[in-house]
Amino acid sequence: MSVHPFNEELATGTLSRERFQFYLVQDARYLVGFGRALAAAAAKAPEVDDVAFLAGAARDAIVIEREMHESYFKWFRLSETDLADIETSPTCVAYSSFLLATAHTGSYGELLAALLPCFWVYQSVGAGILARQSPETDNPYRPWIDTYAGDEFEATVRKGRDALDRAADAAGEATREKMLAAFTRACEYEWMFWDSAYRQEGWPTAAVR
Ligand SMILES: Cc1ncc(CO)c(N)n1
Repeated sequence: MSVHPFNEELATGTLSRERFQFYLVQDARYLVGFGRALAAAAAKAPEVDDVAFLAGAARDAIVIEREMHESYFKWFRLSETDLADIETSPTCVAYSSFLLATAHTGSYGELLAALLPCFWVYQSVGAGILARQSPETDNPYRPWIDTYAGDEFEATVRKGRDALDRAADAAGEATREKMLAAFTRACEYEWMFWDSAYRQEGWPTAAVR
């Protein structure tokens, strides 16, 4: 993940504004589905502490989305019309739909397994990038890096991993296999999400509509 050109260039601050902008718009849309899937996980959680943790994470995902929009407007000086012109990418639709489908049809364990990479991958990539920053570098993507490399986000990852381990302990072999498949698929979507932003992925059918 961290060797993808998107993240290599994010680390050095050389990532083009167009690519980052495309990523932010897609991510703001993704986070709505992510927040809904987290709220569904909260509803399914057998232990009340996990209900509180997952509902809090759902709220944070939506609040972050809003903050992201605000800073996005300020930073890139884009209007609502400019934003509306950017179509939600096939990968963004696929990843969000996968989370919502798992929320609808999957068990609690399977859903947690689909959601954990969203936290873990970002924390791991963010921390890796932060470690490579030199103090004198003026990286315009520093606010993004600091969000995911921070202690608060690390604590969220730890709680999520703990909840997943408990769900796996309580699950039978068949559920555990489904959990592994959901976890792996979400990791693939994480990679694809960066890759699609780097390519500024559109719909191949756009030209024939
Ligand atoms: C695609 C994606 N995955 C994970 C996160 C972290 O919440 C995010 N903001 N976007």
